[in-house]
Amino acid sequence: MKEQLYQLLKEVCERFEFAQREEFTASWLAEQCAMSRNAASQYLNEGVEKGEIIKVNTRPVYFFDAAAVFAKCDAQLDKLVYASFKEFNDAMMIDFERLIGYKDSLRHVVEQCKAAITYPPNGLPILLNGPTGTGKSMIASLMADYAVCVGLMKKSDKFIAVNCSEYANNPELLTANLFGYKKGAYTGAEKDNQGLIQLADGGILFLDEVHCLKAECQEKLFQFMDRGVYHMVGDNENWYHSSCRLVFATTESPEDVLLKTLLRRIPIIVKIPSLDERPINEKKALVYSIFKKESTKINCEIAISSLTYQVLMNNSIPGNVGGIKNCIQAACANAFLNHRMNKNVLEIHLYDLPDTILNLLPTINVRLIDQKDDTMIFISRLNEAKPSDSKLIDAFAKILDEYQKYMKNGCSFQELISSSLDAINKYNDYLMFEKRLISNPNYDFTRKIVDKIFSIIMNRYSLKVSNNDILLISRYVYEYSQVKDDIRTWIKEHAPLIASLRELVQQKMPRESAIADEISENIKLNLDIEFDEMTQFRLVLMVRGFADPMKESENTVGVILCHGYSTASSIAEAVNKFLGQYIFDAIDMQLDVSFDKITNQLNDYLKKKQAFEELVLLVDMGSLEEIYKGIKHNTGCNIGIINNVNTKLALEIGSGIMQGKSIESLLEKASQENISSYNYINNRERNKVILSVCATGVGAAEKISDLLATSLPVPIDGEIISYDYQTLVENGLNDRIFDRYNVEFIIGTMNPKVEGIPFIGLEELVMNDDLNRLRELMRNFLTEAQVQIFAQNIIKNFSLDNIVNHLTILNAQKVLEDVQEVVRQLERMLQYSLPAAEKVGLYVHLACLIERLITKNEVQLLESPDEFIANHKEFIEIVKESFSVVNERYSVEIPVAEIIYIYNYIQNS
Ligand SMILES: Nc1ncnc2c1ncn2[C@@H]1O[C@H](COP(=O)(O)OP(=O)(O)OP(=O)(O)O)[C@@H](O)[C@H]1O
Repeated sequence: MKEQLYQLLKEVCERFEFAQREEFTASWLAEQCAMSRNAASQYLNEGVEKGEIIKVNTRPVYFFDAAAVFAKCDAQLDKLVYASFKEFNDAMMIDFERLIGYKDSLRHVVEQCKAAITYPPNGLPILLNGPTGTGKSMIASLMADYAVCVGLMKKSDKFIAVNCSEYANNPELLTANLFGYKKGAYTGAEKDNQGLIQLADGGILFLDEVHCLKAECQEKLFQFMDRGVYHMVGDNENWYHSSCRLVFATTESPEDVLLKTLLRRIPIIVKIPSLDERPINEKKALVYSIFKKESTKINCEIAISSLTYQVLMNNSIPGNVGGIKNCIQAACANAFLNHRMNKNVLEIHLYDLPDTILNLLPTINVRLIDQKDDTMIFISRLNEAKPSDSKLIDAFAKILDEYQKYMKNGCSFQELISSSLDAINKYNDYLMFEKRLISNPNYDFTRKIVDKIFSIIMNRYSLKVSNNDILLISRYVYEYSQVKDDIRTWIKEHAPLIASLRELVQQKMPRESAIADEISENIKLNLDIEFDEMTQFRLVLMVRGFADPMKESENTVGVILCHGYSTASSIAEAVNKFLGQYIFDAIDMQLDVSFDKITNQLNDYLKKKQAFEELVLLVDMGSLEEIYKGIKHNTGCNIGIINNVNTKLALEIGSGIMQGKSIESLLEKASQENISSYNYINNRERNKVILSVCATGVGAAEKISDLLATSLPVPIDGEIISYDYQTLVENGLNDRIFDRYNVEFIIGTMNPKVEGIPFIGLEELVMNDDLNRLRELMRNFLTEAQVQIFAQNIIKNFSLDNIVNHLTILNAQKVLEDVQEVVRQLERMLQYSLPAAEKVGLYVHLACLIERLITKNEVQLLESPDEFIANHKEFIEIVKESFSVVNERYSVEIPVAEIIYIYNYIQNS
């Protein structure tokens, strides 16, 4: 009786969705099995206790067969009794939640998939790209579940997966299967046959291993992607329509294996990380989940030897998630077949692993193996919370130890600083080299904000911070946000000691402490992370590193040269102190010194310097011409000399140097305002460069540089340099970059308007609508044919997400959503659908536009807009209405000049 009841429950579970249906109640089941409701209820509850049946404790109570639930929704539930259906549904994880890592390493992947599937009216084509076994097929099928869940697809709409590699030798068959064929289309085609594109109408067609798709088939696919219609094989007259969404996948690098024409039509390309690139906790969760499923399948506990577990965790198992899953399933099957069961626990040992893995062992250097300690671990233990990261606490503890030593006069302040730096550097090494880099939008966002904060603050104090530093700090901030609670507890325990260390540091390094405070205030403001006092100390040490004399890191050497035993030194000291930075060295000369001796002294000094590009010499008197001639170190470096130096003049020049101004223009201005004359000798050969800029920071500018560099078809005779936008705006042509290089043109998201230097906007480049202009700008680097390839490569390499993510200080995801909303509205109101590639161009343009409007940098009109306003009233209204979401959110209004731009863009598309 009991068995019959269980069997029936299993069958109904396999037949129906798990909803509130009477088939799942004790009364219905009892009636079918001709038993009393009480008995059925008792048996069902026994099943719950044995872990075989799930119970939803509502009125009436519902029961489900646990194995059927696991099989059907590929989920694993941590408990079997639920208070409500909502709780049960949440636990079943209906769509992307089933992906382990969906909140972490796959968070961005999931967001991209959701965006692609929801994009109206029929989603955007999307390409999933990642090594074998990383979950591409699973993600594609979850996209379908998600679409059903949010009401974009009906339950009856199909998800159809086609593996193109299976048709590698018969491309015609794939074409016929995809598009359908008419009777007689080829030998054997005995009747009309609908294609998979038709069958997937309203649903999703998933083309796996799409790189195996032959060119003929791709042609037909383009037609379909562009217009939503296609011809069946054997019928070139009638058009057929399908509104299926397209999802592609490939394990290969898309740029290398897919036709560019296909890539152009896929606006969203998603990179799926390999298992080795994901955080170790995710691997742990995956291993646990796979074992848990096996345990449910065989209905018994599983215990795994610690050695086997180490092998699984510490080695790179080929085939990523799929590979590790196969490996675990094979190990369970081996153990099961060999009846390795101990008190209803299936024991897995190293020798149960498949040979393919065991064969790898000697070559893959298994660490952590202690044969004697091969204890068995119950798999439920694998799910336990991880211990917090204590490495940072170790570093802080080391610093406090040193501080205690300092207090007891056991070491000097300098020694305290240097051992603190050692401890911090050790932690930095751990962060950068040992801890896996988790690339996810949270981290990317943190990095963007940190970049911005440091750009502003470092600019203000004229400190130099390298990209590596930014990367390190971003990692630190990100990791810190994960462990801050543990740190706080530790800090509390050591509060008095830490407070006195802070006092000491503030007293000894007031400037660095103030800058560090400013950094942490901004981090708090923008990232909502409050640093503790030890981290504050860490920042002070870091700022101290940035404050190294500029002359060492910069390419300009400043020297003050005066008669008198300390005239030069006094001026230099006063100016350096005043500017808060070491700008000038001083050479003091005896009053009656000969000219030769002066130049000898100067040359001796220059000999000791590292390579530099520019020398600024401030002298009290003497012939500029003769001093220049006396300098031996003059090959390849520009030399500026000005006389009649005094503190005011040195201060003017020093602060100009700090602001990155051109030395020649500085000297010219100073000579006009003082009774000085100057000489500037240009010895350096100036290389040609392209400058990339972005108002939101150098990080975004570097993304643009990367895009250009990777798109160049041949190496060019010149450099692409990422440069600070604000400095360019402030200095214009007087910026030092123009002394050092021949700047051919500037590319960026906003025009810094440097007189005489052409500018091209990023969106113009990506939209690629004016090849002539690009040709003109690149004329000194590329031939006409090469420019064409360059332009195509830019489109190919451009990733919307990547760039927009660096564009604005605003939340890029939000900006993208708003931009999509604007375009959606525009298309709806204009009753016009933009082609996919053009749409991407418009997205970038609008993202840049929002940034422009916020920073009040809108485009200027060359002609009066009156005629346009008179002739396009309706269009202007439509654009304004489409922009209402942007107007509200960012409190900006779209000006006519921008509307004209959008008009022309849509006209051209
Ligand atoms: N993040 C994940 N969470 C849970 N299971 C996963 C995850 N990623 C992959 N899997 C599981 O790993 C196995 C392999 O995944 P899948 O077949 O989707 O990979 P794939 O990238 O399509 O592989 P291939 O390129 O070889 O076709 C599947 O059983 C899938 O359910």
